[in-house]
Amino acid sequence: MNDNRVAFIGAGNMARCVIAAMVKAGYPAENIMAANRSQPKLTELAKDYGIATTLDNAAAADWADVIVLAVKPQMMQDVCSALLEQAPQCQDKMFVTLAAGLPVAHYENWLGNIKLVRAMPNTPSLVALGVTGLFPSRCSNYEKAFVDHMFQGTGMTVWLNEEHEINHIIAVTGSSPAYFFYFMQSMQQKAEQLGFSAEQAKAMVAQTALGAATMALQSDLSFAQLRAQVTSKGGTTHEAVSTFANNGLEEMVAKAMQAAIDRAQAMAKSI
Ligand SMILES: NC(=O)C1=CN([C@@H]2O[C@H](COP(=O)(O)OP(=O)(O)OC[C@H]3O[C@@H](n4cnc5c(N)ncnc54)[C@H](O)[C@@H]3O)[C@@H](O)[C@H]2O)C=CC1
Ligand SMILES: O=C(O)[C@@H]1CCC=N1
Repeated sequence: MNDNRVAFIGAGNMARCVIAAMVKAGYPAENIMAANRSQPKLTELAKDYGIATTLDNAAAADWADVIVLAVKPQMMQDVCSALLEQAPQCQDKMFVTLAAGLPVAHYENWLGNIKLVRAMPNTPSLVALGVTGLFPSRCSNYEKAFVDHMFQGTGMTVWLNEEHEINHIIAVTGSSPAYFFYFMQSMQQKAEQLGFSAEQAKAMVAQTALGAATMALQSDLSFAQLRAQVTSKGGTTHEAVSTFANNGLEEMVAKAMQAAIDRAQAMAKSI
């Protein structure tokens, strides 16, 4: 499977995370290419992962067996239209798109009835602890197996049966690293107000988050049960957690996740 040539169109944050995951998992760097409209990110990728790079999207598409569309959703139509014009044979190749919010029907309007997987990875893929949601359209079992193989190094893959579930994955895993970073940022701010240095505060908060996540992954206990283990009756944790609860944490989280889903649905209509 490592024989397929994979070209990334767009070499930003997410392309970098997936390329890193692929190379670290043993995918040959000589079979990966990244195209971008400007040079600096390409230079970094070539230096860090030994992959080929180009400023020419059509040349990358011509070279590839599998084309990964990794530009922002707002750029996608222009990028697809230019590919069809400058590399028309790309229509017969396998496509993977990382973009949020754009349904398969949009790509079919822009590129024809292509073989496509909508993939929704997240940035912890960079350290092989990501989650990638995958939804296939017009793909053979081999093509699905290849895409699964491609994303294995990102961490966990989750295949979806219904396209709308991609928007749910965005809320649960695609966007959610930012929720945890925001929570940790808030904790760091308070720790600094308490007198810890920025460096110490960041390290302590991140280590605690890592420890809590590792415990949850290794335990059969629910999140609520693990929380109860920390919470002594009449103690400090109870006061802190009650403060979150009394200020509507659960409702706020549900609202925020729904807002991510609503935005993905609105993007489909606006592009
Ligand atoms: N950042 C994240 O956590 C996630 C992002 N995504 C999706 O991944 C896609 C990329 O997002 P990011 O990497 O965060 O954005 P980004 O802005 O970091 O990367 C996009 C790259 O595309 C390049 N680009 C723009 N127009 C181009 C063109 N015409 N030809 C070639 N390259 C072009 C830009 O120079 C930039 O390097 C988006 O569609 C987003 O919805 C999906 C999951 C998670
Ligand atoms: O914020 C966004 O739209 C992208 C999709 C999921 C994470 N980042």
